[in-house]
Amino acid sequence: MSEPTCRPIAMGRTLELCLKPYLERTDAHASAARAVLALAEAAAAISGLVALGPLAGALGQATGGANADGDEQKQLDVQANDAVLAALTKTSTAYYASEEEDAILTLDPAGDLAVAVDPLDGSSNIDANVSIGTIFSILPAAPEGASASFFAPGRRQIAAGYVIYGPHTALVVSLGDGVELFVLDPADRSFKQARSGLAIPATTREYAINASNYRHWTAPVRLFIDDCIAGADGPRGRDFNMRWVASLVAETHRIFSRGGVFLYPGDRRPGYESGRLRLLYEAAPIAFLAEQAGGAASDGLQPILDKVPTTLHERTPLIFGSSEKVARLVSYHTDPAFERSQSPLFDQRGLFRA
Ligand SMILES: O=P(O)(O)OC[C@H]1O[C@](O)(COP(=O)(O)O)[C@@H](O)[C@@H]1O
Ligand SMILES: [Mg+2]
Ligand SMILES: [Mg+2]
Repeated sequence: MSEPTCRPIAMGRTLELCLKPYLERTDAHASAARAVLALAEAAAAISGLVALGPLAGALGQATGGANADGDEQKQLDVQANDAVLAALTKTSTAYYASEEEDAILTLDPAGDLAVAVDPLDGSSNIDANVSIGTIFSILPAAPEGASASFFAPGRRQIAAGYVIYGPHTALVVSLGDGVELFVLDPADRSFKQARSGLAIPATTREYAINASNYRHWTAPVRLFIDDCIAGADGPRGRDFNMRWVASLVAETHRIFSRGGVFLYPGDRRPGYESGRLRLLYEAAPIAFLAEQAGGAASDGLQPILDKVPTTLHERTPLIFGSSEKVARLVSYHTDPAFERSQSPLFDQRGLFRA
């Protein structure tokens, strides 16, 4: 597998220094850069809690409440949301949308940004000491108000990123000119640049999906995974590897490190017709980063960044990563010839073979 290509960088420059060209602008990019700094500050605080684990309290314990999507809220979900909200209050964020808030909050009515956040991604992994994260999407505040700001195509994002709380804490961010990687230096709790111009290799032999849902999948997804599992003995004629962490940030970080394709498709379980991931604060920011890194993101039929949410916590099927694999999966979903592959002459399909 080829190494991601990176532009040479001056190692260790602080996040603030790297954002300077944006901070000096006079448009919404300057506000977005300030919001990224604020989010990084919140992330450093969350990282401190995560590092303490059980010493910081029962972080993975249910609060007894549920978020608007019906997920049980964990202590850390709530604490992370509080930290992010407090940090954004000091920026020119007009509107705040969060997985952990039922409705949009208005912070600074004169602000020029709308920020959507998954404060704690991968909540089921909190107690397991497995990587978890924070995902954010920064949009311009629309003159029409809060709903119009968020119910817009993901392509309108000014910036997007995520923080992964893993063996080290890393921030991966884009303000629309490539993807940068920063690592939290525990010595001074500041994020320092580690890589620039992250690129997702165009092809891969690694896929990520929760295979326990196999029986619920639709035919195109089954076909793709069947072919991967058949490996060298199947129509693809080569072996594939599988990973599933159950933290979107961790899968994303791996894909940025060495390529891969991630799938959380819609399936036949009640409530999972559009999968599990939320368009506004999970799929859209990850899609923005993926495209910025030369990868792709689709719901199987259309690019994620072309989709317009109509509700705050709307779900979407998500396929993203190496562009060739995403294109292949889209063709499985959209090519009429696929229908033929459902016939008893199934093994004669040649169209989808590598
Ligand atoms: O448990 P499942 O169905 O495999 O779902 C795992 C997915 O759910 C998520 O945990 C959803 O995010 P939250 O933890 O923010 O609700 C993703 O990070 C992950 O990809
Ligand atoms: Mg999440
Ligand atoms: Mg979450």
